[in-house]
Amino acid sequence: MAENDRKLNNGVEEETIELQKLSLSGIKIKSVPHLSDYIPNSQLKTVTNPLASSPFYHPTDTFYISPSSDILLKQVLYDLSDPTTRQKPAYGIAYHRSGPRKLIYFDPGNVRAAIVTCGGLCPGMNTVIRELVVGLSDLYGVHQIFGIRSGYRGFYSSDPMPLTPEMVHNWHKQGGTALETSRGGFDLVKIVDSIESHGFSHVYIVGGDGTMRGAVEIYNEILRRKIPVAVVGIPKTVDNDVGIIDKSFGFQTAVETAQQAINAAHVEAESAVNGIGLVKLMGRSTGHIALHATLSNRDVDCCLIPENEFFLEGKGGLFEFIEHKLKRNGHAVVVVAEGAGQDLIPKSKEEERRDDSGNPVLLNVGGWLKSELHKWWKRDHPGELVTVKYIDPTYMIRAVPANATDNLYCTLLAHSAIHGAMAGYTGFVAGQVNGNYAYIPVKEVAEAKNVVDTMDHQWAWVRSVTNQPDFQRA
Ligand SMILES: Nc1ncnc2c1ncn2[C@@H]1O[C@H](COP(=O)(O)OP(=O)(O)O)[C@@H](O)[C@H]1O
Ligand SMILES: O=P(O)(O)OC[C@H]1O[C@](O)(COP(=O)(O)O)[C@@H](O)[C@@H]1O
Ligand SMILES: [Mg+2]
Repeated sequence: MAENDRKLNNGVEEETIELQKLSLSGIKIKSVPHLSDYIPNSQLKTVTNPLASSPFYHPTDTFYISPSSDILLKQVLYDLSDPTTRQKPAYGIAYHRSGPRKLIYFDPGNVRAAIVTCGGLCPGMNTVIRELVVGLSDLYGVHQIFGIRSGYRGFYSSDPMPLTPEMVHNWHKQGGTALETSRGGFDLVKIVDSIESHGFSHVYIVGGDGTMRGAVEIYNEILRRKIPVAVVGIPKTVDNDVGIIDKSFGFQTAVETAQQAINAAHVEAESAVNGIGLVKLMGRSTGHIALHATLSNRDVDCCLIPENEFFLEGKGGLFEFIEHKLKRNGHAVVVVAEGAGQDLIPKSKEEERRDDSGNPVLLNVGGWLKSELHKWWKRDHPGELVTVKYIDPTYMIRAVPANATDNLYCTLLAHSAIHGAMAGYTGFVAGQVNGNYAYIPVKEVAEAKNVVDTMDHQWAWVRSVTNQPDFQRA
């Protein structure tokens, strides 16, 4: 009996060691830049993390995060010898785990921190600002904190706004960004000149994919000038189109807020003869909001996203499907992401507009679809009633305060960002990876796009919930 136990124990131990060997051999750790990479040691002073003497924390050795602690991007165990394994390149990638380090590379009394928000709104931007200010002040005793007004242009077009914990106390309860935001206005030299002349040592940049591309340039220029400034990105995107991270803050709030529009569309559709409820949701080039709102609602009959082209007429098209739904249920609810169907909408050259950041200004797929649905029904079912109620809650889903979950998420992101900057990391993004918090090189985040994988089970799930066609022409 004892012999068997030992064998069993030994067996488990051996297996564990094998697994460790397996995973370690294939793991690629993506390091983030550090000030010590380009500033001579003689000019960098390390000090003990002030959390060590904070009356609110009781740091033990395990409280601090070791610089060699990493987070796997994908936690999936697979058997390499199984030919059916769909091995993706992302498996085996790891990022530094975020959190307080024992030694920090800034004397908190000398830190001057700048915070800027760029791009479109997203629920939680004010929470991030609030938590950066309160976190810098309460955790590290940093008191020189400034807000940059109106996005990147604010670095050179207005004076920094001093921020205090008292001032930002209630900001997490408000939607939008109290610092204001804008598109365009990215002037690298002017921005970095301003960072240098104001003596900022931390620059916290809250924004989406465009903003992160700007942050890469700022980091590169700071590196070229060899100035000791930590450049930190906090990804913001209501569309959830930024890659690597699990999801963007504010995304869940947006999905939740979208339910009101879908529910209203459903009620309107149900209460009419041949009622069609049509809701347009944000998503310039990705359909995450539409997809998640559909999956969580269950009254949606069809979800149209930019990643899955659709067509209107003929076998397997949208009209055929809607007709079938109207015949069966008497009503239908359609959710369309704003970036869907752009190639189907007739447009003139002048309509191919771009915003100040260079993003394409989209045509109104909701308005177009409403009119096409009407025309089709009148043509194919003359004399029969139809009602199309179109709801466009676009700005309502992003101009709201973050919900409780997103507020907490924003707090953890802001604290991660602060710990990373204090530890001397730079050119990084604080983000959630696989449920943990990690530091990711900003260059990678700026390049990675998160699109809906229509070959994955999630899109199959949408199709099984709605029974909508795959819109592949026979
Ligand atoms: N490739 C780029 N290089 C430098 N700055 C950029 C780049 N793309 C966008 N920006 C700047 O980033 C800011 C926000 O970009 P935008 O695309 O509007 O929003 P988001 O960051 O939310 O995607 C703008 O000030 C814009 O000028
Ligand atoms: O009307 P605006 O403010 O330019 O923004 C519209 C766009 O902003 C978004 O909400 C998100 O854009 P960002 O890339 O700025 O996060 C898109 O869904 C939408 O197309
Ligand atoms: Mg963007």
